[in-house]
Amino acid sequence: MTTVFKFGGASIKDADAIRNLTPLIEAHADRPLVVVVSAMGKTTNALEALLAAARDEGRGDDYRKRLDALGSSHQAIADALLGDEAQALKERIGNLVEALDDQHRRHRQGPFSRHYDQTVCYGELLSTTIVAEWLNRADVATDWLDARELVITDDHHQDANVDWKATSDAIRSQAGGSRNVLLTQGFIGGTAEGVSTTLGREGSDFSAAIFAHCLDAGEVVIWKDVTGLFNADPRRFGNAVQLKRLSYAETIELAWHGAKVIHPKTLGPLKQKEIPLTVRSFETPDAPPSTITSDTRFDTDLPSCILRDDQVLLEVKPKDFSFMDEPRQHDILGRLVEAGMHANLIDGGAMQLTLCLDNMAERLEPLMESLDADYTLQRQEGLTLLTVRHPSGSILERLSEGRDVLVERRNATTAQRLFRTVECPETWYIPD
Ligand SMILES: Nc1ncnc2c1ncn2[C@@H]1O[C@H](COP(=O)(O)OP(=O)(O)O)[C@@H](O)[C@H]1O
Ligand SMILES: N[C@@H](CC(=O)OP(=O)(O)O)C(=O)O
Repeated sequence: MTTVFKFGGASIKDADAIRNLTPLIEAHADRPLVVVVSAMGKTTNALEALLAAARDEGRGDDYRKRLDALGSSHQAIADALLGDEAQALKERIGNLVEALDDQHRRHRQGPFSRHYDQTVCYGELLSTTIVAEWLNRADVATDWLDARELVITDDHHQDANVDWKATSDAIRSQAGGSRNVLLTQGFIGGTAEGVSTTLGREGSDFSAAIFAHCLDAGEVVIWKDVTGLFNADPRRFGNAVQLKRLSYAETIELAWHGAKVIHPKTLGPLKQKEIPLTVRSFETPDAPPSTITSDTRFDTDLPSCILRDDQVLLEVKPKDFSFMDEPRQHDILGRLVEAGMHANLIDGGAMQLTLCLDNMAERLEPLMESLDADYTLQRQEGLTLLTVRHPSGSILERLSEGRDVLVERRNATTAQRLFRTVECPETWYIPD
């Protein structure tokens, strides 16, 4: 049975990191193995900044500097990995950077989302070119596959929808049979016409699930810089506890509310085929991981805490003092969907609808403009959304004590408070 590995940006951030993942792959190289890889480190952020510069005619120098920096940082990794034998790989990196430049020339006047996908996909194309070359030099026979020909999607750029039938056919025909490790890109796909698409930021986990689903894999392993899934981000909460066994359903709740460790879309395709998901550390691979299956017996009532920063609160009111009835809610949420935005919290009253949104300027501004024509809007920025799953006692109150709380929502299993970020501490502690 096939195993699917996923390595994110942190696990391939430099030459040492790439060297370190070789034994992890080697240990599984005797059986069918698909390895899904993201862009190196923060390359996708760098590509987004490059895109902004490319679309601004006045920033030609800045664009050129960023493009050169992208090429040289990847070539430096090739040098560090292959030394005197890096020339051919460096040429391929140079060709990819030239192709990226060409894509910018072709798309900079066109629609933003399409331009985004034609260019940001180069982060994964670059990283997988380097990692595949390194593995082959390290005697791990590896085939490089272009995910844009395998993960077939519609043309809903930046958040493309998978055509499961076409994807399954493509993956099964290209991935079956080879005894080599199959290495491909996360996050990216392509339309049936061959136009590049992306699956949404941090979507490489989802890519791993797509490959696993289509190949009826036996297991997906997501290699992270943490030993597994915790009941809060262990980098922010001093007393976070690892959850060793968890159900798909509970994991979806945590991911959907913003636990960054797993993309929420990952769980559905795995649940459908009952494929277990393991989250392991690439730094300490022998540490006990977290395993996610259908089994709900191990889901605990231990409170889990999730923080979402950089939130915007949007209060939408009818201009004519009328009710915020269902047709109006339908209209507002429809515009939200059109803008490609997701509400992290929705609350309402007789004459208002309150939305808590991620502060994504390129989507938020068009949404505001559209709503402003028909509604009265109030907007507040610089907010943090705290979500607590299984809130026991007064945990929500204690975590947000002394803060200026703007909205609160609660149901049987989940409680949320939105408050001003300025008052947030460096390290949080989950109260007993
Ligand atoms: N509940 C959680 N459990 C574990 N890690 C979490 C959790 N919430 C947030 N994180 C953060 O997720 C990070 C790993 O995810 P991410 O950086 O997206 O990995 P990658 O880019 O390698 O896919 C960890 O470094 C950790 O800070
Ligand atoms: N490189 C893409 C996709 C991704 O999932 O990355 P990572 O696995 O490093 O979170 C992004 O940064 O959004």
